[in-house]
Amino acid sequence: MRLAAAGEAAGSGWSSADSADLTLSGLRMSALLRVWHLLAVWTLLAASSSSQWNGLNAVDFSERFGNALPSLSRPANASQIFYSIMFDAGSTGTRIHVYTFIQKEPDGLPVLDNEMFHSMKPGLSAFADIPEIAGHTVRQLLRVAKKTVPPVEWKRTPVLFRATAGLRLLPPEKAHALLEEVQDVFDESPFYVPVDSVSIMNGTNEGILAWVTVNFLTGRLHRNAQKTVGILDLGGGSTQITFLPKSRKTVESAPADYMVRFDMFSSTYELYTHSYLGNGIKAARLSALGALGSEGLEKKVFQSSCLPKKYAGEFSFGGFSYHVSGVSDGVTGFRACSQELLTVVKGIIKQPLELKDSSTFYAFSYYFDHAVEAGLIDESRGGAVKIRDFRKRAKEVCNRPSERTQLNPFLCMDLTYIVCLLKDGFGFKESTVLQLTKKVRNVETSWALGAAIYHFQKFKEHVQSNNPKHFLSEEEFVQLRVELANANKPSGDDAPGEELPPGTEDLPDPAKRVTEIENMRHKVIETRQEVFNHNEHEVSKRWAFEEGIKRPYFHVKALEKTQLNNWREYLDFELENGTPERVVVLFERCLIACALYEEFWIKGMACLPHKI
Ligand SMILES: O=c1ccn([C@@H]2O[C@H](COP(=O)(O)OP(=O)(O)O)[C@@H](O)[C@H]2O)c(=O)[nH]1
Repeated sequence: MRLAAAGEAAGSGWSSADSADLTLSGLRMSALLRVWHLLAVWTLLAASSSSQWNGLNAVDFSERFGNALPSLSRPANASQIFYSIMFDAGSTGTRIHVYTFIQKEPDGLPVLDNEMFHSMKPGLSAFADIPEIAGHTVRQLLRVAKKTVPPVEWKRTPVLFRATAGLRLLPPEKAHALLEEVQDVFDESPFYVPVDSVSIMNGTNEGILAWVTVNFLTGRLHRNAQKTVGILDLGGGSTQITFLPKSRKTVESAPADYMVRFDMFSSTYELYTHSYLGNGIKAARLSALGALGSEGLEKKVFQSSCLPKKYAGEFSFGGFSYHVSGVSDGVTGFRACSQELLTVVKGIIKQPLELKDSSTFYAFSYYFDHAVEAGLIDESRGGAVKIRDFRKRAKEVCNRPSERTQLNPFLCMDLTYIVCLLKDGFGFKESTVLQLTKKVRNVETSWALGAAIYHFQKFKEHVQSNNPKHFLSEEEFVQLRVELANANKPSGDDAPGEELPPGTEDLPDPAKRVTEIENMRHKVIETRQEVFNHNEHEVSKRWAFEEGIKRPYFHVKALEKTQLNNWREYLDFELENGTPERVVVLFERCLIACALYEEFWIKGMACLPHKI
């Protein structure tokens, strides 16, 4: 379905399109395993296609993850390990994710074996005037990939780079210089570098794909699922809000470019989504300090009533350093600080009509980090926090400076900004509960997974709109031709040998050529769909067990009886139905959560004597 989508609130000059297709149809799987599966399928698909990915016409999912299609040179039935590398270049840091998957059988359930994650600070925009350093950062991070991916796999492992607000905020020529530097580093790397592998991601896509990630991971995108949840993402440079409005009034009153319609898992969603560039938490600090766009920074000191009266220090963002201080003879505290921060949200952040009702929102990135810092949630577990909890804590921190304030003099300002953004900006009620989370089922909540899911659907469209020669390797093309020719062979007429296709050149008869292309497309999609359906089926059998796991990490506190029962039943199910690999993985997971329960160790030793 064609989407009408928005660009950034301010100047996403790098977005190459402003409408998109995002269609994932007819697929039901559970969240975690779906993730594993989809990421693996992504890599599986990648491993079986060549690098051409033309014909994308859409929202600017022209991030074109579909370009990540290296060619395959392995026997189809061999046990395979695949890798894929994703760079997330944010305004406050650059991160690399290296995913490792195991695909035992071509139609079996692939398993995410490992995610290697590494990050470096500051973000690349800090090197706007020295792009070589940006190249150096990426080169350093690529070392992680080189250590993780065995050399023999390098040339078929795709490497992708997507930048967010940090580069969106730069003048285009500076951002372009950074991208070129990254491209050079990629080109000289031993990995597979698809076309368009380096680009700036459109803010709207960032919001939508993060929404896809969270709803996917929490099992809300399949048919008959519970209602979806909204997402709130607070980066350094930009902030995103995405949710599915329940009321028609919300849709009708929203600015047209804030609404995006798309199909996924046989459902059509009409999402409210927007990315506010310049309203990330670091950019908001600059606005509140009146430092945005200032020149002659070395001679200026920016004051704020959000900072402790006697504080004087420096703050860096986007490659600039700012001298800042408290107002030694002025008013401080929450009320005064709020007045400063309200100017950053009032008249800029729009209020969707229905947020005053009870909608569930997952909040992550700096919402999460600052809630941890303020002592509102535990870092390993996250948790539910009301808007009024943020307000209460912000008041305490601003009005009664403590040790915490000494450690981070900006805590008052940051918490107050969060309160202003949520309450006065988006218009949430004081009683609204946010689910603060960094990972869902051990998978990072960010746009990256949504992008991988999206890729799967785009694969189908790509196959439909391109000649098979452009998405199959020469070897695969010839092999598929032989298969199809043999399947369609008329009995007896042709001389032996003549029915074999001659190779990769086109068939002389145009009618036959068209039929062959259609058959090939059908076959390619069918093969993947079979894998997908099979995995979906396997996953659906396990979904209830996965839902039942409430505490996947170790804790000295006793586990509830229902939790222990769930682990027992899940293990029994997997022992009876699963592959040896799945059994091992499940025991490993179980023994983390149930480390204090000897029955699981004994069971593990009985079932897997040489693994435990
Ligand atoms: O994989 C990731 C990527 C980002 N973040 C968090 O997101 C925030 C910053 O996002 P970013 O620098 O990407 O800001 P943006 O460029 O989106 O404004 C910080 O709290 C990070 O810890 C995270 O938790 N996991």
